[in-house]
Amino acid sequence: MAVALVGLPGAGKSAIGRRLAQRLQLPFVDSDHLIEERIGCSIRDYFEREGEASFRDVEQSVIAELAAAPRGVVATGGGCVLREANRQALRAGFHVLYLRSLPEDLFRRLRHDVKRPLLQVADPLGRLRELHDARDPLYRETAHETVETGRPSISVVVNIIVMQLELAGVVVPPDPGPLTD
Ligand SMILES: Nc1ncnc2c1ncn2[C@@H]1O[C@H](COP(=O)(O)OP(=O)(O)OP(=O)(O)O)[C@@H](O)[C@H]1O
Ligand SMILES: O=C(O)C1=C[C@@H](O)[C@@H](O)[C@H](O)C1
Ligand SMILES: [Mg+2]
Repeated sequence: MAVALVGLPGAGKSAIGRRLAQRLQLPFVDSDHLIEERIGCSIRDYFEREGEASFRDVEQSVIAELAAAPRGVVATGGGCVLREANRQALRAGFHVLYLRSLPEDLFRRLRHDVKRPLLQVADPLGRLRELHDARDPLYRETAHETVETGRPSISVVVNIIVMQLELAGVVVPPDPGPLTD
């Protein structure tokens, strides 16, 4: 069983993915971290030096490798759905969940963040609104299910995901053992 998380920056792919993997006792992989290992610097520095198109090429090769041997819980980069090849590879290899938060909730979370290159602009909330409008259909197209992550806490979201995965038959609940009463 392999689960991939897609969604906008700050939707919780990394934070929720790590907790979900612990809960399901599965390995956790963050594709942004794999990319940083490969490029040997931070994504922010790479964006500045090489540009976004070059970053997207590295991202596509990492997604292709992960989807060729799907396992565990994978947190993807927020922009990976921009390429059709990534959308298809993720959907074919993983049970994909769209972690959906509204731009206003993301802005509240990320307003002091300096690591996300696409948000280092004069009007980050406006930028998040643009990203939401452009990408919401792509996340929906890629994902098998959507989970709202704007308001509930991380632990509530993890509980909801585990329930959804059990209902969808993607994870099997633990054996309750012999009944005693
Ligand atoms: N449901 C939530 N409730 C409260 N805080 C959250 C929630 N989800 C994420 N956060 C917090 O918001 C911040 C951003 O989350 P996270 O890094 O997991 O986003 P991401 O989706 O991985 O973003 P990116 O695409 O940029 O990697 C973190 O500090 C995280 O702890
Ligand atoms: O939303 C995006 O396009 C990005 C999100 C991050 O996860 C990183 O993959 C990178 O900063 C680009
Ligand atoms: Mg992340």
